[in-house]
Amino acid sequence: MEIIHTISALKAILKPFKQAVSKIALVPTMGALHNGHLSLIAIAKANAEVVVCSIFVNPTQFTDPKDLEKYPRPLAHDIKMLTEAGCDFVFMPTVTEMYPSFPTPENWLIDLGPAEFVLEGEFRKGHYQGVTQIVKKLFDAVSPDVAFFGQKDFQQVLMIKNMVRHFNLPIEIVSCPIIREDDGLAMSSRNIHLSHDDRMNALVLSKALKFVADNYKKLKLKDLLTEAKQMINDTNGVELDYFTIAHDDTLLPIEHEEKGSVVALVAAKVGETRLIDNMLLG
Ligand SMILES: Nc1ncnc2c1ncn2[C@@H]1O[C@H](COP(=O)(O)OP(=O)(O)OP(=O)(O)O)[C@@H](O)[C@H]1O
Ligand SMILES: CC(C)(CO)[C@@H](O)C(=O)[O-]
Ligand code: BAL
Repeated sequence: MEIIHTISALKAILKPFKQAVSKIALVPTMGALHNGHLSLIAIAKANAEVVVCSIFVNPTQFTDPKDLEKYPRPLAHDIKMLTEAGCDFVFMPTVTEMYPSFPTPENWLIDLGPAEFVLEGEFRKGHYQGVTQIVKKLFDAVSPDVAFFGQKDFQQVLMIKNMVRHFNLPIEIVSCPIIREDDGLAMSSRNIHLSHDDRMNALVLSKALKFVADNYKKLKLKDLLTEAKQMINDTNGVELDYFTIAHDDTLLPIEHEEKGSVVALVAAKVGETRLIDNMLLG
């Protein structure tokens, strides 16, 4: 596996592959890799001849400076994992490589549709402008045919698809299943911050989602939501930001049980760590 730090080196290395292969895949990450990330690499390898993984902790998508400062950066471990997973190239730029005028902000404001401002967009204002800004830069650097993202960041996939539509980019966006620990907790780089008690308490998030998935067809919507929120509010050390059952495209809450695609989404602070999770229903 080759490690590349600059956009110009990346473009030069990938150039011969553009002619020689039919698909180049990109898996964008912020590092601190776990089996959720490795599942994206495996799916990318099964669907493309060349797989590029990027590791970049993007400052413009963080709304809490403490969250950015304490974001884990175990680079040697990440490189070992990607090598073992058979990734071809890892792109690890510096902040000034991606944002030459940093810390002076670059202009970036695109129309991502009304779903930008709900859920994560409400609790992390400007987050999806930062996410789409860096993903566009990564797309420009790699020119992939296809890019793989986790369903764990459900709203993020939607926002990236809207960004791709906005610029009419010839890039396929693939959403990949959520990988969970054996007890149901969604894998996340931020899980490393959970204390022993937090780790136990965090289980209520996937349990509440599973309760909703199991009972979606059986209980009234209002009762489902009340029960799921109650489960979370009754758990010590867990502070709920939102629990919603929403249309999978607009992310607006559904008003009654629907036949179409519906998703339950949750975000909560567990101890000092904010976690998100979701489950498709129906
Ligand atoms: N458990 C998981 N299953 C599948 N994909 C995942 C999982 N966790 C993260 N991903 C995906 O990996 C990609 C990179 O995510 P990222 O590096 O932010 O990791 P993360 O675990 O989501 O970290 P955090 O949520 O703590 O920032 C994203 O597309 C994300 O959705
Ligand atoms: C897509 C992404 C790599 C952009 O920084 C990040 O939001 C993430 O890891 O999900
Ligand atoms: N996986 C989403 C990136 C973030 O929380 O900023």
